[in-house]
Amino acid sequence: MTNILGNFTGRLLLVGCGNMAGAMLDRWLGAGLDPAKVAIVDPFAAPRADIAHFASVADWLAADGAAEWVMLGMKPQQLNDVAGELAAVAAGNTYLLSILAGVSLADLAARFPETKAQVRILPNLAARIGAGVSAVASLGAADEAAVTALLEPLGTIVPLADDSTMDLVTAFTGSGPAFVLRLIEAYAAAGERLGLSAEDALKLAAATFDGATALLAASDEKPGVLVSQVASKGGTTQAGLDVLDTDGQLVALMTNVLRAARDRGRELADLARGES
Ligand SMILES: NC(=O)C1=CN([C@@H]2O[C@H](COP(=O)(O)OP(=O)(O)OC[C@H]3O[C@@H](n4cnc5c(N)ncnc54)[C@H](O)[C@@H]3O)[C@@H](O)[C@H]2O)C=CC1
Ligand SMILES: O=C(O)[C@@H]1CCC=N1
Repeated sequence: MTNILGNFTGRLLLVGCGNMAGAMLDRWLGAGLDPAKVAIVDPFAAPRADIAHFASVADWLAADGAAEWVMLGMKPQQLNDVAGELAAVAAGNTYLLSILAGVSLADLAARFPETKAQVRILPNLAARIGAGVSAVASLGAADEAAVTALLEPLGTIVPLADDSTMDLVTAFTGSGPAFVLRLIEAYAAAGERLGLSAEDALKLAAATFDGATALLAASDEKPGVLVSQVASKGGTTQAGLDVLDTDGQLVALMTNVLRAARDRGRELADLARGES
């Protein structure tokens, strides 16, 4: 990994450092971020070597905590628990980053009106290996170069003009790895049901998904063209596709999956506002 964050200026406070924020932090440290510039507030996560750790924002403040960058990395439902104490911290010289599903830029601006900018980032867990996708939208005078430096070690960056589509993007790319992994599980389970050993089925399923996505990435063709290159007329693939393509059931299923995940984002925003 490059040393892109070796010269990162400013101190970073992570409020909540579980699966997602923890994966981001690992990448940032790997990209040269100085651990002495980082503090974590998390009442439950295990402390990390070399990083100051506090159970609450109040404890961090009592230890003279100060930060130019504050990232919300807990669950949206926990925003009410931390927002009061944080509002005083997230003031004039501070950039607010949020990875909270559902919580809009307008909500962040209402909660933290004094920050220089509110930046809504929607990463995904593949950031753990630098193969993630981060959608990003902001309000106010965001330091775009610094935000880009933070997002680059995570994988692909997709800037959005505003956050009006962020709930759908959250479902699409944020929840997406779970949906794709479930598809792989189902593929393996079907192989097992038809006679493969569990071990062979998972290995073959993972390699098949891997190869298919790599093929698409390396090709200028649309997926359908590659499908037709696999499916011989009257052959095995076409027999399977005839089932898969019946009545557009696969697209209908995926639409329902994404709609449910997208709409849950709106509910989470209500919970974060203390409205449900
Ligand atoms: N897991 C994922 O793939 C993605 C998660 N997100 C967002 O990331 C956020 C965190 O999700 P995960 O990492 O999956 O959850 P998680 O449960 O792994 O991490 C949440 C962390 O917040 C801590 N926490 C609980 N109460 C707290 C408090 N009062 N103050 C500070 N920290 C507190 C917990 O101890 C935990 O370590 C959520 O807002 C989610 O919407 C966004 C994109 C992808
Ligand atoms: O499941 C969730 O709510 C979070 C947001 C996207 C992925 N994980």
